[in-house]
Amino acid sequence: MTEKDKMLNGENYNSRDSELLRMYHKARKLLKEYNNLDSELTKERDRILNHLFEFKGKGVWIETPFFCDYGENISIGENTFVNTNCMFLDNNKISIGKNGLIAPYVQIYTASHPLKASDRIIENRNETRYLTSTKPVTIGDNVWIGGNSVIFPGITIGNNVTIGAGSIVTKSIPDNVLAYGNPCEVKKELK
Ligand SMILES: CC(=O)SCCNC(=O)CCNC(=O)[C@H](O)C(C)(C)COP(=O)(O)OP(=O)(O)OC[C@H]1O[C@@H](n2cnc3c(N)ncnc32)[C@H](O)[C@@H]1OP(=O)(O)O
Repeated sequence: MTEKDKMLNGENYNSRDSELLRMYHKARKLLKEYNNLDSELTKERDRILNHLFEFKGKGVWIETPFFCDYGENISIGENTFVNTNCMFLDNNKISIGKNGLIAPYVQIYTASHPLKASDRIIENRNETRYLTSTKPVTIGDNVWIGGNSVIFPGITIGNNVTIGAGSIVTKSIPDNVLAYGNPCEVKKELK
């Protein structure tokens, strides 16, 4: 099993593996190009995002600067808008549905590390490295995520959800609700 397979399977893996580093550098090049493009160059922006992401629906707009680890684990449904300075750490799949609104500085994390330093840090004669494991993040259709929110590994957010600004989403959120806070909790149903 490759380190990439382990990464996508949620097992501990070495993020400095050569295949993963190649993916990382490819994404860095595409992001550098994307983040420096003039906003009216829409065809060029689409070309880069189609190359970067696993899937991008029609009408997706990603403000710059945008940051991600690999890009190839990200799917974004049609008409979803991602505002400036978002960070999607796609060490596992990040799937966002259609008609989403993602406010500035939203961070979506799929990666985590062992809690105990002695489990986290692997030292040998040649190098010191860290163990990482991942879980996917799934966000439904018609979801608005307020600015500065952080979505944790393994979270599912349902359809037609609003997440208030500054939320730390540590547990999954069902369909049709308003939720906010640290930790993020359901405040009311939106029927
Ligand atoms: C795609 C884009 O770029 S969007 C642009 C970026 N904009 C944003 O990120 C704004 C996000 N909006 C919010 O967070 C809003 O507060 C919402 C949508 C969650 C709620 O709005 P409203 O329903 O109008 O809530 P309202 O202002 O009446 O507040 C109700 C209560 O919840 C509290 N509250 C509201 N939002 C939050 C929040 N994000 N975190 C903590 N508490 C909150 C209020 O302080 C208030 O408390 P009180 O009853 O003790 O006085």
